[in-house]
Amino acid sequence: MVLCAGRLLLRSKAFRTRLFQRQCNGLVYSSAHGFNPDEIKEKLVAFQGGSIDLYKQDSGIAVLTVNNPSRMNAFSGSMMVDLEARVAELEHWSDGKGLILQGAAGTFCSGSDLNAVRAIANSQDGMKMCMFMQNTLTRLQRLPLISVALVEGKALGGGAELLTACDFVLMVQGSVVQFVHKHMGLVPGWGGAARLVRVVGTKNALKLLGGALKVDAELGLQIGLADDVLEDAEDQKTMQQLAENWLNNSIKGPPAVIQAVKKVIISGRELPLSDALRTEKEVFGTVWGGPVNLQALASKLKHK
Ligand SMILES: CC[C@H](C(=O)O)C(=O)SCCNC(=O)CCNC(=O)[C@H](O)C(C)(C)COP(=O)(O)OP(=O)(O)OC[C@H]1O[C@@H](n2cnc3c(N)ncnc32)[C@H](O)[C@@H]1OP(=O)(O)O
Repeated sequence: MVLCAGRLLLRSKAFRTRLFQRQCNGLVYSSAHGFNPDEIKEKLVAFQGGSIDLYKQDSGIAVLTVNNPSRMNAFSGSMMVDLEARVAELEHWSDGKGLILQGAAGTFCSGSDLNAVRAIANSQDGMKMCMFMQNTLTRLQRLPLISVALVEGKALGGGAELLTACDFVLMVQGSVVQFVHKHMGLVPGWGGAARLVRVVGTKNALKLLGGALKVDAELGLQIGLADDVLEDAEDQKTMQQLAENWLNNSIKGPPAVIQAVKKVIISGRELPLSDALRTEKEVFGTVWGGPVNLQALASKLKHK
């Protein structure tokens, strides 16, 4: 009887919808896991410095900048809290299609601010910070926007983890990605290991973490960590424009369609096949017979 009720629950549409929402928009950790975000946020905001800047453009591409140049864009506690707020804002951006994640002043991000890290170097606070950042980076990865990390200069520690939460990675000539965790007596905690394995495979991930290898643009391309290499243009505006041009190949079209594309890809990656197929059907239902679809049907298209 209990088994039967369980099966019914699994099959119910409401359950599947909740599952999809939890897996695609929801949090990895909630009160069900004994996690109270407000508690760690209160500690994190005590470590001030830098900012996470969000600039939403009419083109439908937003630019998110990790901005703490005097510390090579290290993440202060307040920046961790800022990042969550910016991601929440992007979750509700109905006109959005793409996202560029970059660091200020020609370098990507040097990980956690070591001053903040030293102050919370106990296991309990470390785990709470880790849960908070995993939640935020999972939400970043699941945004219905196609995202690209523009890596200039150095991406170290948490900075290397950060770029794995983007759909694509563009490495600028001369840039280096390094999971330095081993040298700190650590492993990644912001979800960087779990995501890295899915991007470069188990063996490459073991080499990168076990050897704390310095990944330059060439090696990045070879192992699939980087999707393309950009020449260094020496000024941030031009680099950003190059990244926008690159991203434009994947985001031409109306936001509703591009967001639908990202949603079916997320569900395909994250859900078991049957759930992914059902989700694909649900998302398909949001675009089928919609204005863009009807316009295309009326226009006698030729896909030459
Ligand atoms: C391990 C995982 C963990 C997590 O997941 O939470 C982390 O991410 S811990 C942080 C891991 N990152 C580091 O250990 C980076 C350490 N820094 C460096 O290796 C270098 O500073 C480098 C390579 C980023 C830049 O070297 P460069 O010679 O070009 O510049 P400076 O060393 O003079 O750096 C300028 C200025 O920035 C400060 N800085 C750099 N990184 C951090 C950081 N992560 N936290 C705090 N401050 C940082 C550095 O101390 C200099 O400050 P100054 O006051 O001028 O001495």
